[in-house]
Amino acid sequence: MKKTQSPLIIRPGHIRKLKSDSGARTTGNNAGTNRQKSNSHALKYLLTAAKRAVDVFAAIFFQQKKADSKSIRDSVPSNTMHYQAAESYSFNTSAARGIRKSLISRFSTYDGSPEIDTAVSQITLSFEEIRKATGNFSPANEIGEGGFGTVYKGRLKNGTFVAVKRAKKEPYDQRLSAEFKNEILALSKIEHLSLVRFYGYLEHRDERLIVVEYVSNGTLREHLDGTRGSGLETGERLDIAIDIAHAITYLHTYTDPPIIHRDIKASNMLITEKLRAKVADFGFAHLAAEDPSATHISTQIKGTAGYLDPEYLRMYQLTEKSDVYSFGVLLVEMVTGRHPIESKRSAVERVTIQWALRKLKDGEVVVAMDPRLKRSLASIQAVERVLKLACQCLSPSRLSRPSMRRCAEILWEIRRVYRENRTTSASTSFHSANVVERYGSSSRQNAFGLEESESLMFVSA
Ligand SMILES: Nc1ncnc2c1ncn2[C@@H]1O[C@H](COP(=O)(O)OP(=O)(O)OP(=O)(O)O)[C@@H](O)[C@H]1O
Repeated sequence: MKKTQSPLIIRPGHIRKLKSDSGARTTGNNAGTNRQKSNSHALKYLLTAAKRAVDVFAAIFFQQKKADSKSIRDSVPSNTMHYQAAESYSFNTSAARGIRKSLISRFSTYDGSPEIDTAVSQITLSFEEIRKATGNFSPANEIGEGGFGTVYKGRLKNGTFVAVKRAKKEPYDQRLSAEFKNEILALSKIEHLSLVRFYGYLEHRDERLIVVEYVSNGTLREHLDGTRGSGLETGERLDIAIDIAHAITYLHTYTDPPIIHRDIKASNMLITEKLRAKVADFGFAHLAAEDPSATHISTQIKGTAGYLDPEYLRMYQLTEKSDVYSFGVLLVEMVTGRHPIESKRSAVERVTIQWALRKLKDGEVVVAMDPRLKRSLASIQAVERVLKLACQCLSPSRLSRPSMRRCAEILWEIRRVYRENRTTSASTSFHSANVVERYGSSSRQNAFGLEESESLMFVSA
């Protein structure tokens, strides 16, 4: 007969019930001692229960942290914030403590405090429920495949769409297990509108699942490749770059301890229906050293070819500036539309950052610009300024690279000027269009890839 699973319900109510049950058994003169004994038994029980929760049973936590006043998130509307209003507790543990310990500290938060009833947002899911939500991990619900495993779209009983990352079943694969725990630990600490929200995790026998917010509009890479959407305009790309810069600033500055993402790349940037970005995939996230005076962490090389900080590659020393370097690569990718490594191109164009920055130096930004981008004075100037910022981020020495916060500030400024210039261009375009009418079709392109009308605008501006 098939054994039914009995998921451990990790709820404050459960903990309280266990304690009062044991207390009820004590009577008479020995009540105090017995109560102490019972309490110690209850505590032992709790610790065992917590241990089991991590190691054996399927338990999904839906957690929602209180709004963080330090959050620097932009006022971008989110499409999946169903649990935002509910109150709950955060893990709030240090990197040095393991997941198990963080779970125990989560329990102890409730120990004896009467206000635990307010923790209403915590929902427990069993493996069975996740199985149902994904249609038994049906291939029809597969939305992607990554180094960690397969990603499924799922719909919970309450209607919420989630992305379920199911680890490859490779027994005794320490690397994957470490990656899984790493991701959980990192995810449990974060809350930002531009970071994919962590809903919970499950570890049961050889199954390891991570449940996160489902982001419905594909990856940034897909949009740049034109396999999704109808092409991102300059303004939309600037919004996305700012979202990403905010999210990474949050990881570097406002989490405790700071988190270095280590895998900033276009395919890890998920896009919402409103064409805003959410940073995903914390499998490689490395929690920065707790010692605030430490300047770097010595670590194994991880990340994706084409985005890797050369200083990190050379010295094995990881700092927040490694993310800044990858962000520089990403900025170049966003304005050129090209992949970091274009293996089919000629040698001079193969490494996109080198090619694009050479174009910037030679005053040929317009040639480096993604052919899908509309050419105008405003967009060319914006792309030029983004490439200049990328150049700083890509500085060989990490000391010369700006912080992510500074990158965000520079991008805000670029976007502000772009919006202003765009308005000015719009008001002068009528004049330019009239001029073009006298000289021929406005769809002809000149040597710089500019439409004639736009080059006239460019010259006149
Ligand atoms: N939260 C999500 N919402 C919607 N789709 C997602 C989500 N997370 C991942 N995906 C989809 O699944 C794909 C695989 O994601 P995953 O994070 O596992 O791997 P990856 O980042 O593409 O690759 P790697 O793990 O090798 O870095 C993504 O490219 C994306 O299309």
